Amino acid sequence: MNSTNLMSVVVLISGSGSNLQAIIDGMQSGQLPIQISAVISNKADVKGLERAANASIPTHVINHKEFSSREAFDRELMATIDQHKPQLVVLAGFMRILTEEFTNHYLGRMINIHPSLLPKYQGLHTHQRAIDAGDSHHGASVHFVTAELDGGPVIVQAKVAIDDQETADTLAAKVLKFEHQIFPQTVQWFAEHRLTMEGNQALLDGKPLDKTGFQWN
Ligand SMILES: Nc1nc2c(c(=O)[nH]1)N[C@@H](CN(C=O)c1ccc(C(=O)N[C@@H](CCC(=O)O)C(=O)O)cc1)CN2
Ligand SMILES: NCC(=O)N[C@@H]1O[C@H](COP(=O)([O-])[O-])[C@@H](O)[C@H]1O
Repeated sequence: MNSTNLMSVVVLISGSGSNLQAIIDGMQSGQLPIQISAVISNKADVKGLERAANASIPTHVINHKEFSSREAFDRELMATIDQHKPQLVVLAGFMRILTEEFTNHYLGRMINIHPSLLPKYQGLHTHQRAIDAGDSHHGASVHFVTAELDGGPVIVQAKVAIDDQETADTLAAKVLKFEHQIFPQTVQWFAEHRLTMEGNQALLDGKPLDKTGFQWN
């Protein structure tokens, strides 16, 4: 915590940064007792970097293509993150699979937002996969990050109906609106010391959340 008792947060992005913006808005409104110490992107010239700059948040670009291995990229990323001494690392549309060394280093203090009702549809292209499967519902999950891709303990989920004429784009837009609610809420719970991870279990106020987490209606 810094002198004004705000939780230091570092946010990792790869693109638009609308989830980053939702967290920035919560910080600026006073709803979230946090200070975003840095935003780090693996891609240059993305809108998320503009959003950070507009909020006077320091930014870094660490291009994964400039490293000889995933491990080398992750080590540079860790060194940059740790300069800011965050209590929480937030993956907000960060599109790189992280090594076990990296995820272990931040275990219990790194969260990700994933556009599916985990454990369904880990990985990419989740909206189209849900439509192709004929699912009646889809949604988003916030989870602690572990070495298992999108397999960490789920904290909170939001569910949306899949309509008859749904496309991946329309479904993504519906889900994104709920992402912008459940992600800041998760950050707030963590900043208020209400959210913890024990073993492979997320706890809210000391009570274990079930495998689908807190259901956001
Ligand atoms: N070890 C972990 N790493 C990451 C996790 C995690 O839970 N454990 N969450 C992801 C976020 N994510 C989905 O929510 C995700 C991100 C990226 C990929 C992926 O396949 N990336 C490819 C490149 C894809 C691209 O550049 O478009 C890759 O890294 O080779 C899958 C899921 C963040 N990391
Ligand atoms: N596998 C990770 C993944 O697909 N994450 C998804 O990327 C989008 C980022 O949007 P944003 O940059 O506007 O926050 C969000 O929908 C998030 O769930």
